[in-house]
Formats: sequence, structure tokens, C-alpha cells
Amino acid sequence: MGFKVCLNGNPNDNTLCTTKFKSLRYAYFYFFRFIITLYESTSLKTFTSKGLKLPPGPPRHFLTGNLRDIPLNGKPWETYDQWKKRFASELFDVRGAIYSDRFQSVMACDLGEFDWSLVFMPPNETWRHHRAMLQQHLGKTAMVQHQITLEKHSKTLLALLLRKPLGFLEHSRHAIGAMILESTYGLSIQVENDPNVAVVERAYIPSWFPGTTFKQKANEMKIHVRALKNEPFAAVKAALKAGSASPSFVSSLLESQASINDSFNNGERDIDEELIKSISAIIYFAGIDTTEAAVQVFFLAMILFPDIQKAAQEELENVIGSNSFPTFKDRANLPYINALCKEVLRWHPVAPLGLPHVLKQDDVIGEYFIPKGTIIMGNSRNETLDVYGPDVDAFNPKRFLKEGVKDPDPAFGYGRRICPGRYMAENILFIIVASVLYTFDIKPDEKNLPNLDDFVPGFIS
Ligand code: HEM
Repeated sequence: MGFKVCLNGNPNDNTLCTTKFKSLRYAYFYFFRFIITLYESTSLKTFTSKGLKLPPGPPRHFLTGNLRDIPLNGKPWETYDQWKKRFASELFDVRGAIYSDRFQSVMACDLGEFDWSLVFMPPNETWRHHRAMLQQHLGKTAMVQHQITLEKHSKTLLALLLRKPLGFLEHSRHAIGAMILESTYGLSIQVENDPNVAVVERAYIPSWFPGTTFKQKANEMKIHVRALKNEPFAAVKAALKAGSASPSFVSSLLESQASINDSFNNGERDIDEELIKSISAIIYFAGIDTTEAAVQVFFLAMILFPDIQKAAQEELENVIGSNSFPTFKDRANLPYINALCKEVLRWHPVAPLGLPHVLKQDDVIGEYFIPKGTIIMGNSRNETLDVYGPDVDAFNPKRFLKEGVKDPDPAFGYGRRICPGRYMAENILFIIVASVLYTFDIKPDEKNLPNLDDFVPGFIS
């Protein structure tokens, strides 16, 4: 398993590197960095006296540590891959109990009031409880109950594509959002100007807005995040009261609140409204950008590899014929389409460096000392390339048709933090891929061919 031991154990460094510091902010930064350097040199003495050393890594600079080594442009996963070849080890699974913490993002948790989100929670009782609840809704067996909704919105996508093919990016986001919102809240999503879609979409930080200050952004985020949690939830409550609620995760939780309270931990931990709001809101928040990006990778691959597109269309035609649309019932008979979906996740994992895990307590691996607070990032991009043989850069679904080939699981993260929405994501990807390829040919704009170097680095690439 590949991973990157991140630098100097200061969880704030990654946050700092993406923020533009000016004048006074620089002064604050260097002052605190100086204090941290002093602190680190003291703790360094403690473990070097025991014959231990820090894991190998790029040499650190005075005051800035390894901050300047973090590549901000290009393809950072390639730099981390070079580091991994020298520094790799096994951590997330075997030592998952201590390598599953998160760093507390001040912007998201304190200023943006995102501390209810399980993505940022430390791995405590509350986090375990939230994950167990999500499992009921997003686990492998729970998927059957969402498939009708997913099929319905895949057809909405086809209708939108027929009307305006060049809007394929916005149509895909709309369809994925509708699938997630309808299965979670039972809300019927309008094709245009849906009020619930507008509410949840606004919860994304408006970082593009020129002149927006850090504080303004945080205040705005707070308002939209509260709306994301409260408004779709309030709509379900109102529908339940009026007797018009469609079955959904939220409605079933609200209806069975009392009985669930008795069965969970013998009633020690309540399923209150706050909990229902938090776990349902995180589904949209964590699921939309990631799944949308995977669908974008699919479109890109189909443009670049027309022979693969053709092979997939032939399978669909042979299995489904010409009088119907693909459904989940066809899935078992569509091995090439299933393999193509896996190849989308492997070829360009949309979260190429996963989400940072943080070490909860000091640890020793061999002769190395890993200080508490060290950030560990799985190099998922590298993981999904490494194990699949020499033609790793090629988009080749056939690799997944061979016996015993591993699924591209690192695309969904690691250990105890592995993405709880992965089955939902795979289901959405399948129905979109099958429906779109069955109905349309995807062709590039010859004058404006996409370039593989145009992938933008970031949590989602
Ligand atoms: C192709 C689509 C998706 C990809 C590639 C993806 C990938 C990831 C990754 C890499 C992580 C971090 C795991 C770690 O820390 O090791 C994560 C976490 C998470 N994902 Fe996904 N995800 C996808 C779709 C979804 C969907 C559809 C949902 C919800 C329905 C979802 C919900 C979550 C949540 C709640 C977490 C936080 C888990 C925790 O911190 O304990 N994801 N995902």
C-alpha cells in the first residue's frame, strides 16, 4: 500500500499553503512557525535519545519546514509517488485505530460551522454512530431500494441531453444531485430551478467571487450550511405532517425515531433530529462533486478512446436490444460496462490523494518515530496504477475482465475512513454510463480536443 508521510507533523501546514498570506499574515505565520520549530526540536531530542529517527523525506527548511516542497501546480500525485517509492509502508489497515483521525479545518469547522459533518469528526463514538446510521442507507444491500430512483433520473439525464447535448456537464450534475436528494429525502426534484437543489448547491464556498475576504466567505458559508442542513429536512417533516411524504431515508428515520432509539445501544444514544439532519446533509455534500467528477472522467475517456465506446455500445445492444433502456436488472449481463466503470475509477481516481488521515498518538515503525499529529495521505492515484501491469496509462476496461483482478478500491480511500458512499457512487456511475452509451454517441469537438494535462490538482481533480 502506498502512502505519503506528510512532512513535519504540523497539521496546519497544508492549510497554510493554499492560503494567500500578505504582510501581517506573513508575520503571524513566521512567528507561529518559529514557536513550532522550537517545540519540535525539543520533542526531537526525546526520541533521538531512544535511537529513533523521523521517517525519511525531503530536507526541511528553516521556519517553513516542508511547506515549499508541496507541489501546488501540475500533477502533485507524481511528486508524491516519487516520495512514496522511498518512504512507503503499511499503516491505514493494520494500524487503522490510530491512523484515522482528521485535522480540524478552522475554515470549515469553527468558522463555517461544519463540525456536525462526519468527514471532519475525530474517530470517536459520535463518528462511529453516524457511520453506522449511514451504513443502513448506503450499504451494499440497501442499494436495491434506491435503484428505481436512479433509473428514473438517468432517463431525465437522457431527455436533457437530447434537448441540449453540449450542456452534458450541467445535466450530469443535475441528475446526480436529483438521485442523491430523492433517495435521501424523497423530494421530487424539478428539472429546472428546483428550490432544494438551489439550497444545497449554495453551501459550496464562493471562492471564485472577486474581492471576497476570508471572513466574508466564512459568514456566507455558515448561512448556506445551516440551510443545507435544515431546509430539505424541514420539507420532509412538512410532507410527513401533510401525509404526502414519499418513502426515503429521512422519512423512515423520523417515523421510526422512537423504536430505533430503543434498539441502538440499548437507548443510551438517541437518534435525535440533529443527528438525522447531519447524516442526511453530508450525503449530498460528500457525494455530489466526487460522483460528478467520475462521470466527467467517463465522458473524457469516451472522447479519447472511441474503440472502447464502440465495444461498450455493442455489448449494450446485444444484451438489451433496441426496445428498452438499461436497468439494474441488466447489470449482471453487462460485464464490459461494469469493467468500464471500474476503469473510470482506476484510470483517473477523482480524489487522487484521498482525504488526509491524521495520526492520533506518537507511533514507532521500525527505526522511525512518527509524531502524533502527522498527516498521512494515501496516494490513491499511484495505488490504482501500480497493481495493474505495464499498460497502466491506457484506458482498458478489459483488464477487469481477467480472473482475480482487484477492484480499484483506493479510489474510495482507506481503512476505517473508507468512503461510506462508494456503493451509491458505483450504482450511479453504472446507470449513467449504460444509459448514455446506449442512447448517444459521444464525440469530441475536433477543434477543441481535451488535453490530459488539463486535470486541475486539488482534493477533487
Ligand atoms: C466516485 C465517487 C466518490 C469517490 C471517488 C469518493 C471518494 C472518497 C474518499 C477518497 C474519501 C476519503 C476516505 C478516507 O479518508 O480515507 C471519501 C469519504 C467520504 N465519502 Fe466519498 N466518494 C465518492 C462518492 C460518495 C458518495 C456518493 C457519498 C454519499 C452518498 C460519499 C460520502 C462520503 C463520506 C460521508 C465520507 C467521509 C467518511 C469519513 O470521514 O468517515 N462519497 N470519499
